[in-house]
Amino acid sequence: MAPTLSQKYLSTRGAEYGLSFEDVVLQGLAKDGGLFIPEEIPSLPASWETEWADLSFEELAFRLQSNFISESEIPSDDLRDIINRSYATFHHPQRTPLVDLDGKNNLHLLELFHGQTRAFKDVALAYLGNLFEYFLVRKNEGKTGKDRLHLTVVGATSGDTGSAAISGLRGKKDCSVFILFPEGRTSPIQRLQMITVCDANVHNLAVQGTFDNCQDTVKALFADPKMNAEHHLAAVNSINWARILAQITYYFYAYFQLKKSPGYNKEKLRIVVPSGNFGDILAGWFAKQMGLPADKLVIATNENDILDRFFRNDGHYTKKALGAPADAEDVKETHSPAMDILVSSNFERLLWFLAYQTNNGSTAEERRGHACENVSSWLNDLKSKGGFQVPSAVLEAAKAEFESERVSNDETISTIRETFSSCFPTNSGESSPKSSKTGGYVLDPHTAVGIAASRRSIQRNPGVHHISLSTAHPAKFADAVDLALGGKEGYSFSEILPEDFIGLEKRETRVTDVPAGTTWEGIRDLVIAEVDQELQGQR
Ligand SMILES: Cc1ncc(COP(=O)(O)O)c(C=O)c1O
Ligand SMILES: N[C@@H](CCOP(=O)(O)O)C(=O)O
Repeated sequence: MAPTLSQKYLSTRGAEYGLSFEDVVLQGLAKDGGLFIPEEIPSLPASWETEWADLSFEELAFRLQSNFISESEIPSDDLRDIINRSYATFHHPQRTPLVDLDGKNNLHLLELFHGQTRAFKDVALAYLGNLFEYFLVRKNEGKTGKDRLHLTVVGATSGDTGSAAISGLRGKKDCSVFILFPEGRTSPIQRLQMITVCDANVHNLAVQGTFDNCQDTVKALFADPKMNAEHHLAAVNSINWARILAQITYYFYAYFQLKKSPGYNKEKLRIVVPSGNFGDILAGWFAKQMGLPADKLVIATNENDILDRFFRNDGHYTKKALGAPADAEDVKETHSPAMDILVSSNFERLLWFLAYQTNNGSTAEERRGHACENVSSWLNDLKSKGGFQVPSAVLEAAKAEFESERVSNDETISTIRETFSSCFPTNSGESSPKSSKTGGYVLDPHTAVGIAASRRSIQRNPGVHHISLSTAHPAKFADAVDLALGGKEGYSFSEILPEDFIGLEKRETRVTDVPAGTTWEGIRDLVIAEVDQELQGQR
């Protein structure tokens, strides 16, 4: 009997349809260059607010994911086991605790940095590593040698995805992982977190260029049918649907924590998300579509502000700011380097749904077809002309759900400073980055972008609860934090340094320097050569 699928998945550009969860997790990117999306966004059982209120993070993840993964694809006990193992290594019993930052129940910080590599990426990548392993074990049962499926996982990172993916996949059987990072554009600790992992299946490639160059190379590799067929590429970036799915959990978990907090007043809720590739906030949008009662999602960008410009420029999505000189620098280096991204991959998924919701068409299938056509033509224009304009209905639909804020480099630093001097949360745990002398809270620069945006939003909406996502531990970004807090009464960097970061610089490292000017084909050949070498070492 054919398995019943609780969800079918399709490509945003229309060439692939009817795929299972396993298909889309293993394939990563659609063959037409589109991103996989579920055909339907499930709504939750009517009693979810009461029935789920006291669930553990893991059980909540299970309930949510069961709407997207059928029992016939992953039996419940197995899915629970995958989820439980993924979060067992977290450094906080609540996994993603909510901290009352301003003591007034107005500004809450959702600490997402208690995973293995101290960034929000661990929530999804610890899980994705275990999912890959689960599918591989099942597919390879009873097979030997060349009959076994071997995945070549390729990912691009501006610093955090890389180490979280490596942590999730190191030492896993039948799977090699290649991480492309822009040399000199990650923080020193982020770089060390990646290159000090010397497991045979981990390959770090230091690229001369930007994160976008790395992301383009990854997409080019996926677009190469021969490479795909022979080396079975898989994705760890948020182009992989499982990344988005896993992140939905903490939006609901945060809401339940907020409801239990002393000053909760049923006023509206806004969620503020420091954004780059748009994966994290897209998970929030899915949560909202499923029924999370959030009033608005606020996109917080740094000076790489393509998303903010989309809202300010009436639905123009352009790589360069309007009126910028042709030779204007593409991506700016900021104090929040993990968000130094020119083009936000996941925006494509949102645009698809907005086009689908606003398109005319007598049947869902017809509207789906139109949405795929729209998205394909917009993304073609982005490639060939550097941008595109969406119709006003799509823009209005986006504005109904989102607001955006752009935060400058200076404001990022001043926000870290002000927060340290004025925020002394009392409900934060042992592992929160605080001064033992003053109790002042230390923000990482990405989180600071979110807090600066939250403060503006609070001014416009006083009394509305704000949950601001804290996406990384400040110790990952020593330079920015020291710049903001160096010399401040009660501040000591060593005090906030997690134990696992101590002595990283003394460890053995392994990294391949990719010479400047290497094309994506050059990187492809390098990947093939390193996989061959790795597999020979196993024989
Ligand atoms: C610390 C940190 N904050 C925020 C972001 C932005 O998240 P997203 O790319 O999902 O928008 C990233 C990178 O993705 C990050 O590493
Ligand atoms: N900020 C990211 C960039 C990659 O984004 P992803 O969420 O699509 O993996 C990073 O730290 O690498």
